[in-house]
Amino acid sequence: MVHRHILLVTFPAQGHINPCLQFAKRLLSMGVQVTFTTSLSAQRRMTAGTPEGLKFVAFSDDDFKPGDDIQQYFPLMKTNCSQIIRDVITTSSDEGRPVTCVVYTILLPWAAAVARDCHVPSIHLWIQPAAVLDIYYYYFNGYEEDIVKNHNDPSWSLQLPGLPRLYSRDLPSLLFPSSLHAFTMKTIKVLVDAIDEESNPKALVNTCDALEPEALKAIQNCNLIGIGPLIPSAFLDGQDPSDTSFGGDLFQKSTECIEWLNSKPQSSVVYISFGTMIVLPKQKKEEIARGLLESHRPFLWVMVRKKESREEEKEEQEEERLSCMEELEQQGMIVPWCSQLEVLSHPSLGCFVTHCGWNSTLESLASGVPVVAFPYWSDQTTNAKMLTEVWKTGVRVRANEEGIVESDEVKRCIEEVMGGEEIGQEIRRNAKKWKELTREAVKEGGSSDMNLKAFVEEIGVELE
Ligand SMILES: O=c1ccn([C@@H]2O[C@H](COP(=O)(O)OP(=O)(O)O[C@H]3O[C@H](CO)[C@@H](O)[C@H](O)[C@H]3O)[C@@H](O)[C@H]2O)c(=O)[nH]1
Repeated sequence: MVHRHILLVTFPAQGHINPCLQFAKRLLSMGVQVTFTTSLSAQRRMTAGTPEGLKFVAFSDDDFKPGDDIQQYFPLMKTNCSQIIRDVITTSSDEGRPVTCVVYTILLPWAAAVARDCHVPSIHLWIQPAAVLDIYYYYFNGYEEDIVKNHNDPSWSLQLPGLPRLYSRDLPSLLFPSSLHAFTMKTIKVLVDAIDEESNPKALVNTCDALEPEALKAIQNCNLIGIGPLIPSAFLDGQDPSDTSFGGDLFQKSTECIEWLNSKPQSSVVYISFGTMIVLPKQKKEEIARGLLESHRPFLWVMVRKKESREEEKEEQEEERLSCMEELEQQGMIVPWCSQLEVLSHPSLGCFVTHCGWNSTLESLASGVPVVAFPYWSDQTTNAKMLTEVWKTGVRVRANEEGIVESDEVKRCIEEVMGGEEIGQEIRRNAKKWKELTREAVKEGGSSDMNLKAFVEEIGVELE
């Protein structure tokens, strides 16, 4: 009998957990046993029912308290998560259901060494576009000095293999020494070193051949395998209509927003979300709010809120209250969290003002929704470049000299995307095209479907 058991190791953030849960569900549907590892704090917060058949084993992060320096999280996670990987491998082997492959995601590159130590093969699941992995690869292979020297010059650009010409504003912000999160580049360096050192390096990527045909081949000798988009089936190929959510929401979602969308005309609503990590300063939110009011269009705005547990947090939130809140609530709806995929596939949706997190980017493409690209940090700047200049499903906001996107600019971009001019029509045509192409990739016989099946074939072992 051929036995397959994947241990999937994930950083505890929503944008990481979602694609990993979807990956796990696909594997389960193919008869693969899957054990899912993320942190205890994340596991406790998962509100919806988690996928059937999936075994969860959490590593403790109880010693990390809200407000602690995030840099302290990484060594703690490495120690506790490594131990869990070893424990799962040992226990599963004792039970006669051995782990046959460890799959690990971004920020956890040491998982490969732990697996190697336990004599189990491993593979990286890259949950951002192939283009971003390429950029990191070339940064550590000859381009670091050039990028660090020139990144403050907006007119400077570089041409990397397989990628469009990139200006400094298109590069992932983690490359710049001024980035608050530049320390995470250490984890990316480990990944890039592994690509350089291994004889036959490969990685699974949450993308598809149609979206990134060149970027998937841009690192010589490294096989990047597109297996995405990792999105619940009901919103993609439709083969499993009961698969309507990722199954691991860390926030309570509003359901009344769907009723509210039902009451709006077709393609009329602007949806705004900045994902789960960005906390926009009040001034930036005020500008967006005024841009929305001036556009006179109905909107649904996700503002992820902190828990109202402590008095000072309540006060903080009062201070954060926008000056035009009453007008906003008359024209649109503000919710703390929603089912984004349900919203994006709703007929009344007209455009998505997005921070261009990779999941939101893929979800916009798979839903055929045009975007106003409003990137903030990390890979989002590169994703915005791809959305607006390669796939051409939207326009990108321009900030003023202080880095603020003014209300007029917000309004201009929304009008360009939703209006009747030729540019808006072309954007909407392109969005439709990518909706078809991304769905094709995961259908039976599509490129991502075939790639995933080939990977599953490789990880089996014969059991008596
Ligand atoms: O109200 C909401 C808002 C978001 N989502 C979901 O939450 C996920 C958000 O993921 P993403 O769009 O990637 O944003 P972040 O949470 O900000 O993701 C982080 O992780 C991503 C993957 O590494 C990176 O691409 C981003 O830059 C990084 O900020 C998506 O699946 C959304 O559908 C909801 O379900 N409801």
